Amino acid sequence: MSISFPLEFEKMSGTGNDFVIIDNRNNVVPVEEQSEFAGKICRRMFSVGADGLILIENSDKTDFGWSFYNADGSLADMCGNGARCAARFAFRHGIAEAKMRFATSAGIVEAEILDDEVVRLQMTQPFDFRLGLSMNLGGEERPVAFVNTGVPHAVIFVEDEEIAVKKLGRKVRFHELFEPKGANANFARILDDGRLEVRTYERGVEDETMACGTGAVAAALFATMQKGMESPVEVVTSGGEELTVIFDLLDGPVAENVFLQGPARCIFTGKLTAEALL
Ligand SMILES: N[C@@H](CCC[C@H](N)C(=O)O)C(=O)O
Repeated sequence: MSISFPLEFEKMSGTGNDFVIIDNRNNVVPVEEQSEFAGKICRRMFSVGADGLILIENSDKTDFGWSFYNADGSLADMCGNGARCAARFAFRHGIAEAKMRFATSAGIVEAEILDDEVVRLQMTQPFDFRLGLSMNLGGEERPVAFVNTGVPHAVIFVEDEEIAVKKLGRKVRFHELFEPKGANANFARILDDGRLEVRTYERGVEDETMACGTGAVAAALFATMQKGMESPVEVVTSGGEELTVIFDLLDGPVAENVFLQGPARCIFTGKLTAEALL
């Protein structure tokens, strides 16, 4: 690898979805090395460890651009929690003002730093709504809904508190219905206090993560369309933190003005050594 060390980075957490963030506007991690670098740096116990790598890039039309890599080194078009972390990083480092626009592979997103660590993100328009799907999960035929909220998401409503997210999630994530790209698998449960619990098995991490922003949005949309909930939907993540999803739902189905709001925290800053990539 041609990367020079030590290399400055930050570790951020968006409601428990954690990321390594690097300012790459000077091309410190060249594009041809990014995927392998992501896979190595995100490896828990052996390196920094994270659900994903975010590289902040230059952009002609917006405040900045980014490249987002999952922990396995695959590129993803969008990441709701990662985008909130990127916005806070950009604000703290003077790359953007409190209200900003940045370019992702899913389209341009807008973000606003509210107070302190809370970031509100305007998502790209959800598309490819698929209702009326079903699949056999654990011997039971269950209804499944699908939507792309920047990345593909399947949503399954459950009533049981204990659900084998890893086992069932894998089945959904690789199900033939979602070939060739697969889908993130979300298990959603309406709680007695009116909030929506969402647990997500993520593509590219290949495990349950502590939160998934685009998954929270997908589940909140279907909770409104199919389960009588209303915007704003308060989502409780696997890690126990809260995300708020705000949107206008129109017939079609079409969702407009979709916002994801919640904390994005800088956990630590550091310098990578070459040994972080072994
Ligand atoms: N955790 C993210 C989603 C990241 C991308 C996903 N793993 C995929 O490849 O589809 C979020 O907060 O939205």
